Amino acid sequence: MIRTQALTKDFVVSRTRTVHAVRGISLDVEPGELVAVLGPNGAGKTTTLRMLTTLIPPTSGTAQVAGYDVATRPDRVRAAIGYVGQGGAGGASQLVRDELVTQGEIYGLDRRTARSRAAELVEALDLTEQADRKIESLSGGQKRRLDVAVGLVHQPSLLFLDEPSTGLDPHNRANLWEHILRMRTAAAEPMTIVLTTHYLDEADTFAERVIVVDHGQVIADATADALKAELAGDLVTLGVAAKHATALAAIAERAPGTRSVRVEAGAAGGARTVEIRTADGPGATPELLRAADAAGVTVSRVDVTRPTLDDVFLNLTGRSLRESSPGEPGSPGETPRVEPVETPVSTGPTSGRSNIDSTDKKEVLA
Ligand SMILES: Nc1ncnc2c1ncn2[C@@H]1O[C@H](COP(=O)(O)OP(=O)(O)OP(=O)(O)O)[C@@H](O)[C@H]1O
Repeated sequence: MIRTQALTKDFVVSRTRTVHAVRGISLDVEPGELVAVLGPNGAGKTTTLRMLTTLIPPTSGTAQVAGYDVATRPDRVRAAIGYVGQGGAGGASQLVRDELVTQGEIYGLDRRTARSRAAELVEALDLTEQADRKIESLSGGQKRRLDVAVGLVHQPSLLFLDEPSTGLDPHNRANLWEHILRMRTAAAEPMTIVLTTHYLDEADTFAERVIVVDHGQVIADATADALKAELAGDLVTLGVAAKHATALAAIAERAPGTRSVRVEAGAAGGARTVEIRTADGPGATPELLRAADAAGVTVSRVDVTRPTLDDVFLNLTGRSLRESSPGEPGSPGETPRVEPVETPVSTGPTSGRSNIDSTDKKEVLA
């Protein structure tokens, strides 16, 4: 469904400054996959999505989306995909239902079909009560559901979602996901979904595959479970008296599956904790305790935690993704954000609400 080869994007900001936003991304996404692209602020996620949705041209490399080259057949790509950008439906005085009908017509549906599709989407995305209200009166969660409805108006086989749930409270996030997942399987062939998110739990729970991007490059690409098992491992924390910490650390070093061992000061004076990264925490712990017992080492506390995707990122980069969550600028992964210097390529059917304003609509409809 998506195949990119060494895709790059440079933004020339001034005569002396070029931002290398994407530095050679090659990836394949198969039909029906639900893929999350994770990375800190400024990693190049949105820029990649904007290239794949034909909103900006790549600097070099190639990308095939839904069977068409983004550079040579952007019209075909746009007809096949849905795109829900970050901007959202802010301030529009259009009624919800009218907006869906207009978007349907932009995609070439006749008025009657556009109306019936709008009615379907209003119901499917739980917007019945809001259908005849102005968009500007909707709550954040309702607006995001409308954004998704707009992205789906022409029944695309591939949907791009750029940070769909950013800014929503946990209840609204869960609700939006419920709708996305329902819409995904509503079609005869499961829709392919590629999304960017800052929410690690979201990527972990819903995505079948996680692509980790940093500094414009893919640094890991696998299922969340595989990433966690291969790149982080479980954390076994054992409490022990200070005099036994070295002996326990040595036992842990020798245990099968151990990847690293660290001795830290414990909560109580004189106590230590031995932190063991291991492939299989629950499996390794009984043997560790037996070996400790046999060596006369008393373990006072045992804790086993499964890794998170943040542990994966930390392992890969030495930085935490959590430090660069939305609303926390100045994170280690952030590169200076500058005003856009490039106008998106010409308009045409694309369902990104944030990328198609009323002027664009008129041009498309004309
Ligand atoms: N139009 C532009 N002109 C100049 N630089 C840009 C432009 N768009 C993006 N950049 C820069 O390219 C880099 C990648 O930005 P991008 O928006 O793709 O990151 P991101 O991973 O989506 O970040 P976030 O999670 O904050 O949305 C950043 O340094 C950004 O400032």
